[in-house]
Amino acid sequence: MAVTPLDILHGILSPTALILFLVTYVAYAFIDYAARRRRMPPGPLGLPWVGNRHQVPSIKPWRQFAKWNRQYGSVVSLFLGRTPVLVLGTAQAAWDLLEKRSDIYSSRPRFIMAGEILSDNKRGLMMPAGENWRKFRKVYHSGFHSRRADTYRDVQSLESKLLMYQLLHEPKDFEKHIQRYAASVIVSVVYGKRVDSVDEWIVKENMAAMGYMTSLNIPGKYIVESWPWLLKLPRSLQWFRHMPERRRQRDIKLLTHLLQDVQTRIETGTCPPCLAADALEDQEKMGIDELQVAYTVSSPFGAGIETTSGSLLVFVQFLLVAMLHHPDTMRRAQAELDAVIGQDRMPDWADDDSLPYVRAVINEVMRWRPVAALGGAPHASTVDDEYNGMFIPKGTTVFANLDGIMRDPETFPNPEAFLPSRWLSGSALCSTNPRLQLYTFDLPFGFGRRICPGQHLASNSVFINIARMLWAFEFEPVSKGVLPDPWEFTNGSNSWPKSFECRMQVRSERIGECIEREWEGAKEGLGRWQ
Ligand code: HEM
Repeated sequence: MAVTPLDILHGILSPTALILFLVTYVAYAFIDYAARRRRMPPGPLGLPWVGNRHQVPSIKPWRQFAKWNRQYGSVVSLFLGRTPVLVLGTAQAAWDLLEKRSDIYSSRPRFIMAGEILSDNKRGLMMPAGENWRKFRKVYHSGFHSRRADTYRDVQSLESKLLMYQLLHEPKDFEKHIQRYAASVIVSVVYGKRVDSVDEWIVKENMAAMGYMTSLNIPGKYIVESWPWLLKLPRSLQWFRHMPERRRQRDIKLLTHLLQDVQTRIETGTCPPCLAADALEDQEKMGIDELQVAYTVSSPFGAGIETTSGSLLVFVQFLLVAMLHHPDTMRRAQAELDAVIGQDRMPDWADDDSLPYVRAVINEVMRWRPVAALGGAPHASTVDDEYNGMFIPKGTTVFANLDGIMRDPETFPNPEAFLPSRWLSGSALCSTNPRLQLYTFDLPFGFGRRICPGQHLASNSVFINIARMLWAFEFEPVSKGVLPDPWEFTNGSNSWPKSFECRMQVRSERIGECIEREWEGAKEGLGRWQ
């Protein structure tokens, strides 16, 4: 009897054939997954297609990452969908890959929704390595390299005097005042204009734009991140585009308006030196158009406000918790400040080298709870590589898990304890590594060519305010024995203490008078940034 096409179709669709096909497909997927995993660094076993996605918590994933580093070693691999991922759990592994091999580990993974669709690849933090990103870094290097950052010390000190005055009179609102400080410094150094409150529209609008951007970056939220082929559909069928593209128009309006305002003030001679003014001046030489300048200079809204205020809030929490376990921390820092500064002037920039214990407290705050817990943003590799006999494929997403790196007991013995003395030479806990000394510690700012370009500006803010707060105030819990939970931190990719209470009391009448005096003297200077 002749076999008709219908018979063949029947055969193909028969339950036995379908089961056979499914079994073969699943077996192939497992074999393919095992083959991809085999030569890569060790890590938790996942599943074909999804990889380890189901094992990575969407909230504070750095804690699970650190557990895997303890279990499998300093370099752990996993898969998010089909994307290979590395988690680096020690400073040495991060230096080896992200710094010594920075020519191949300095890109970023694809951010389809936030980077490509919303921002048209114009936001530097998410830009892949390449010509545009190099131009972005150039703007930041000339705007915030070490000596240039020091030219902003004046406005940072004036804003800090206002912060001390506010803490003296409204200590309960310390979180709000610290956030205001961080926002005003950023708006000043970027657009040459300060703000009195985080409620001013320039801060609110920019933070709203950042908030929307972060809401697009939630793993698993948008199917196109896993299935980029959806971008090949006709535009009108790409339903996920419509909202972010509308939002992009709003961002462009905001950012170009801010840049044009700077241009107008430059023309009338009323704009103090700032990043936007520098970038406008160099625009032609660098070959970047006005819209790219507008996007480039706006990065500190996402990268510099929460990180700076978050680090200062970690400091306050740190002191409260230290009171219970290491009550000598605050006293020792204050004894050093009293000996070097006295009570009739505030600590200033020139005092940094004379305050080693205060510097040690700062380093320990930044180590104990790094605000950029997952290393800020992941790096991505651009070619196949091998490390200690392990294969790392091109296109691997690399997390330098700062939260785990700072708690690596080989690098930081007794890592859970906050021991500023570990930073003092002569202490048994002090590392011999030249990168981990009192004045060289830069791990909180990331690695290699992607290292935070605002690190000098940020370090200056952190130093001046922590030194002055320690000099001026006693920090106590609001009721005896009631301490903030040192693990209660916000969930975003930058993580800082959830709202908590603290009693700040001025240490003496003389110090109180000095704060009032300094603030009176600062008003005129701040007026120039209004
Ligand atoms: C205490 C405060 C700060 C901390 C802890 C911090 C930390 C970081 C970290 C960990 C990264 C990622 C580095 C990497 O990929 O390896 C980063 C990137 C970045 N930071 Fe900061 N940062 C702070 C303040 C600032 C400030 C004040 C600015 C701007 C004035 C700034 C601008 C940037 C920019 C633009 C990037 C992206 C660089 C790139 O992708 O090439 N940051 N920061």
